[in-house]
Amino acid sequence: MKVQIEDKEFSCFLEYEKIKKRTRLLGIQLNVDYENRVPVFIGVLNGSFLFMADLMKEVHVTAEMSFIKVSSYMGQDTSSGVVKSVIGLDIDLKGRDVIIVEDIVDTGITLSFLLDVIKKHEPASIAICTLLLKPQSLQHEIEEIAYVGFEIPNEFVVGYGLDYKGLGRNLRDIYRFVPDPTDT
Ligand SMILES: O=P(O)(O)OC[C@H]1O[C@H](OP(=O)(O)OP(=O)(O)O)[C@H](O)[C@@H]1O
Ligand SMILES: Nc1nc2[nH]cnc2c(=O)[nH]1
Repeated sequence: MKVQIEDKEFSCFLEYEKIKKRTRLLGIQLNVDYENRVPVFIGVLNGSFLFMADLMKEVHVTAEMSFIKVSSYMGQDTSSGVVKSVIGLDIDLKGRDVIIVEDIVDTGITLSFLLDVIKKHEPASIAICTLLLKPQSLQHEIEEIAYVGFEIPNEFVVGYGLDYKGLGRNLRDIYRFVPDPTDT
């Protein structure tokens, strides 16, 4: 199946049923690993909202949940020009077992920034649970990536929380961009 979003066409890549099955397995793994602990799950908005909701239904250990947002804007006083900040980190994480929930890890830039921020709060442990990982695109070694739904090729994907130009987050399945072979 294909979908058109603005100027681009996407073809179906991961059906929701497959995502659900994999999410169930991730939940089982988390239930074993965090038995007798009370972890804090932190979903990274916007993209993680659907995955976080489905994942939490599979997690049966006592847990806290929260959401944060990493915002990027153009600063005038940095060499790269891009400044990131974290919004909504309002739980005391000192001594806690933190699990960051992401929809996708691509270059790893967002996560490595976020890890630096969260480590300053001195949690007991930090693990990352991401639905999608693009191993060929990673620019940072991130040893905290412990739970991965699917490793995917270096292609732009949309749906199930992920957007293209702000659209497509509400698609039930995940789609990938199919470049037009006639485009140069
Ligand atoms: O590994 P990276 O290359 O840093 O990319 C991954 C980040 O990109 C997406 O967020 P985005 O900044 O697009 O915001 P959104 O979640 O609101 O769509 C995604 O949710 C990750 O947080
Ligand atoms: N929608 C979307 N956002 C991303 N952020 C980093 N990689 C991606 C991707 O493939 N799709």
